[in-house]
Amino acid sequence: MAELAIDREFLRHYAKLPRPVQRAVDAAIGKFAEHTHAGLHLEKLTGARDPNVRTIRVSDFWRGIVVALGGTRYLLKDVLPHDDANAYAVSRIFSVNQALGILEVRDQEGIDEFARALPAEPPAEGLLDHVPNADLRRLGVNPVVFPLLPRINSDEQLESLCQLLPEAQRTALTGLAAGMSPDEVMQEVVGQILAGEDPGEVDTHDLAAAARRTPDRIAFVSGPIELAAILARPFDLWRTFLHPTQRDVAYREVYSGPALVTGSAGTGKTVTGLHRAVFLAGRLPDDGSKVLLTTFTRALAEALGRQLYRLTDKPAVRSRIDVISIDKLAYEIVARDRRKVTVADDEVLNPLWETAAAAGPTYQNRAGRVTRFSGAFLRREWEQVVLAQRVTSVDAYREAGRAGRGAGLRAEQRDQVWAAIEGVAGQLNKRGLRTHTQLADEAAEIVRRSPAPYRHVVVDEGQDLHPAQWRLLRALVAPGPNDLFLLADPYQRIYDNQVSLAQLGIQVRGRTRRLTVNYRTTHEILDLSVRVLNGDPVTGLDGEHDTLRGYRSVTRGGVPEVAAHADRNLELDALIERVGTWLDQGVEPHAIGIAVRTGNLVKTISRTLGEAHIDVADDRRGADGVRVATMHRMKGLEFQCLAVVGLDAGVLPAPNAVTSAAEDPHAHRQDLQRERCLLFVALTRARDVLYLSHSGTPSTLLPETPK
Ligand SMILES: Nc1ncnc2c1ncn2[C@@H]1O[C@H](COP(=O)(O)OP(=O)(O)OP(=O)(O)O)[C@@H](O)[C@H]1O
Repeated sequence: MAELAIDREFLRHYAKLPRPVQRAVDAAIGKFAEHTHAGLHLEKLTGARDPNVRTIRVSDFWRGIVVALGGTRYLLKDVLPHDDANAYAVSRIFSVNQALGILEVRDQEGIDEFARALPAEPPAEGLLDHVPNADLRRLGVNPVVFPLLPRINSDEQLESLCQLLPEAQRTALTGLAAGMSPDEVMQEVVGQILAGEDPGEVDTHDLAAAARRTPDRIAFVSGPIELAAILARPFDLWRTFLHPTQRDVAYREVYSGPALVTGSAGTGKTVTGLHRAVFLAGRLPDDGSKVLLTTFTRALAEALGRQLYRLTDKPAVRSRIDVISIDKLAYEIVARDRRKVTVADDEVLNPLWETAAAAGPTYQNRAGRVTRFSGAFLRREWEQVVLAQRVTSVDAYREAGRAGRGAGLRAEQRDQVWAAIEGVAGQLNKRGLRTHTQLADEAAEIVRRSPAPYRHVVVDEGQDLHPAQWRLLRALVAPGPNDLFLLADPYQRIYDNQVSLAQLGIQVRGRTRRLTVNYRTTHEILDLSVRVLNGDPVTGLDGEHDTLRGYRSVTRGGVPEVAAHADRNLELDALIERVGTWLDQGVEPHAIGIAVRTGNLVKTISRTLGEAHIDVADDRRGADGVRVATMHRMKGLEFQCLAVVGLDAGVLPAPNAVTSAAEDPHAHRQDLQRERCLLFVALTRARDVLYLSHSGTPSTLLPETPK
């Protein structure tokens, strides 16, 4: 069988093809890959500038671009409409960058045309006259462009040339033109393109070796099974690739202690974390030690497990990574220790807190009225102050810090609040019930009694973890090199937990890295999403203000549509029509998501879709289909087409999730910010298409969209 490598461009275009065309591509590749004389199926085009570039017929309208890498090794470069494919195949030349050793492609036809369009007479002063050819060569600029450079004297001309060249050469030439020294450019190119790896001696004739040195764009497929698995879920294909910055972060040999990777939505934190887990597991000594890969919820942990499965096919590596949500892990540790554990869910907890509030403490609000503390307030006080700081007595509670909890409490109020909290905690205890936070606390205590069970711990979605969960994570791995690898985005904090890692004994100073390129969402969708966050600074887990500086998308697409409707029925009709159109266009049902603010709307929409004979995903029944979920449950997921609906004034911000400004202006601001983050999380789940709608007055959190 032919040995196949897949290029990122191929995957990107393949993922967007209608399903029947995808099937035709699968068939063409399958036949080609299995054939012992693979070359027979490939067509060389007359006039092609590069003899290694071939095309393969997919259908009357589509052709694949294949590059012969030597022997029976081939690169699936792209799949394009027939005419575009032919134009591509005759114009491009693949070569090995003599300095970096990576496989590159340039538009040679474009370069020839560019050369013809330049004025015949060289200008008095060229833009790059100050750079000797030896330096250009050292930076990997291909000698074919050397004769053109003295004839370029404007940024526009250089820009036109650069568009025809591979990324590394573009970076080098634009850096030099901007006045950087060759050494500075070298650092940038090596840092960005190679992530600091030295290719050593480069054989510029060995295309296959060069392809293997280009892991951010090209992946070799181990065999037909892996190929079929990749093509079956084109939506997930990107996970195989890392940008050099991500690679640098994920494959660093040693972090001397806990490392924190931040980056806003879609910057590849999860992917980077997965690669790190695989990297660490692959280097474990043969003594039964393990890596823990954990995240916020069970659904996210399951998604991580599936991605891990796709990332590595080595059973020895897979079996040494435990993938489990932090709640489940805490539960299992406690259950192993004392067998019977019953978790208190909201159905049990909410009435307890409401009863405690109804009988409980009062305070005078800013308008001078005497008001009761709400059940939600008491519950948060318990979780955010009492459990967070492990407060166990009224004396300790009187002294406890309440930073971030809004207006202060007087001494007698603290005593009353404590009495209410103690009452609820006592009832839970009597009934043998535990919350997940309590279980995390207890699990940390249990783990501390024995040697730490993990060699390395990788944590995704860290921004929403509770201090008790952090204490558990700290206890699960002995302090030392490569102990904790943490991934978090403070802009996606959608629960109440405000944590300072340093205060929990997790020092990340000097070991934080930020990812800035969003690979999921188009520029247009990202622009709208970022405008939802009103620019207020947020504090990260390291206690520093986070920033969105440099946060950007690499793809372009359509402008998100916002549809206004007179009432909910009309809004739902329009939604059904929209989802139907996506399905007709060949979008897979599981690649369509619908996010809403409330559980009730989830039910209504699921029912309405069912009535329209559209399958809805149901994890409990294991049913595949369109995913309808609350914005909270959308965290960590992504969809090719996403609808975020029910964005009405009375629904978002959710009235019961926001403290009134009269009660506590500080808490009010915090709550509003959380609702903004929630909408941000929801919108950034979209890859290509985002559709928004509301009935009646739109939510105040919805930014204006360009007409
Ligand atoms: N270097 C890359 N090249 C192309 N696609 C990438 C790259 N890195 C990540 N992606 C893709 O971008 C999308 C987002 O990645 P990922 O889920 O890891 O981001 P994230 O930072 O964890 O996002 P979020 O915080 O929003 O959940 C995924 O589809 C992923 O496969």
